[in-house]
Amino acid sequence: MAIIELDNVSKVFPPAHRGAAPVSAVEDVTLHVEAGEIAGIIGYSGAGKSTLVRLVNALEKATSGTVTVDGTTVTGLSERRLREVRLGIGMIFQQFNLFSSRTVWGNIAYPLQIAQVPKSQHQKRISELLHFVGLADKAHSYPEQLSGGQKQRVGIARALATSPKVLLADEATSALDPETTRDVLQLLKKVNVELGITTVVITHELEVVRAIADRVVVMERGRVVEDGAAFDVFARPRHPTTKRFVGTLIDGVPTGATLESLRANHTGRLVTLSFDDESLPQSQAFAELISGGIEFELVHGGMEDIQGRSFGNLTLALRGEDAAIDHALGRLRERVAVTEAA
Ligand SMILES: Nc1ncnc2c1ncn2[C@@H]1O[C@H](COP(=O)(O)OP(=O)(O)OP(=O)(O)O)[C@@H](O)[C@H]1O
Repeated sequence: MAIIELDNVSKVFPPAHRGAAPVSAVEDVTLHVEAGEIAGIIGYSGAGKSTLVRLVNALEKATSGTVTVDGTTVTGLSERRLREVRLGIGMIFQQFNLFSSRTVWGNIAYPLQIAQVPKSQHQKRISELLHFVGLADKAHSYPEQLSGGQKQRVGIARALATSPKVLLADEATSALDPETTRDVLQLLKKVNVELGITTVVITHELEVVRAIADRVVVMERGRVVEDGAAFDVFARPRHPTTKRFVGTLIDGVPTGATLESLRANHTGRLVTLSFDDESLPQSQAFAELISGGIEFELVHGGMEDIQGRSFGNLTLALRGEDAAIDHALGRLRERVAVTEAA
């Protein structure tokens, strides 16, 4: 069941000044996020990702199309009703957006005050949240006394205070170092798995998506250009933009300077075998080469694991009789994708 539904949603911002063109930030996007999933929305700067999440929590009004969250169509709702809907949506930000004049406790109490949760319930709820995010000893610290990772943990606790069904994370780890990023992503995974909260992660870093997303949505110039299960998008990217993103993390079939350097450093025919969990296992592919009397050396590539499923591109330099190599490649082609460098 979809908990967030965008149907043919567009957002056009008026021209910044006279004579300027209107900005089409989101264009005809249809996207349904299933309850319980972590959807990663990735795109380069200006692709429309932030506008898209702002349409979900109705901080922006769609120019056309409909946005429905947990069964309530937010497009066209009064501000009073929108405030209620927003209580069911938690949000975390790149710059954390904590109140510097409030302690950690005070920051987490804020949404409870807004939601008019009786003060008698604050103590229990805030303690629970602080334990959940691993900051039980920081209740009385001020944001300036915390590291970036700790600040984001407070941001997450605050976003969870009113028990939302949906959590929106807009570049939530972009200001953090790689190790802290991993910790915060693990916490987001825990939020999803233990609390069952549907999570939408907006990022320009594929690493973030790879770490936690079940589903990957690629945006470019306001449009969704690719949308699929994380494994499929990583193992078989279709759109050029997706290929560019995936290529930054995962070795594909070598081209350009990489290919030139492989040629300069290795003799033999350069062949890339693309494995996934439905193809011939590597061991059998290598056995095929060995039984054909072909010598081989792994010169480029590697295997990846996405959600427990394995895939990757291995480039080999093959040496032996051409006829024997052709014969072996012919047999391999039946069960694994084979690309020979021209
Ligand atoms: N309030 C606004 N008024 C006018 N134009 C806007 C406004 N907000 C965003 N835009 C424009 O809409 C387009 C999409 O911006 P958006 O911030 O959604 O992209 P993004 O993918 O989140 O990029 P970034 O990561 O750089 O924020 C950009 O061209 C941006 O300049």
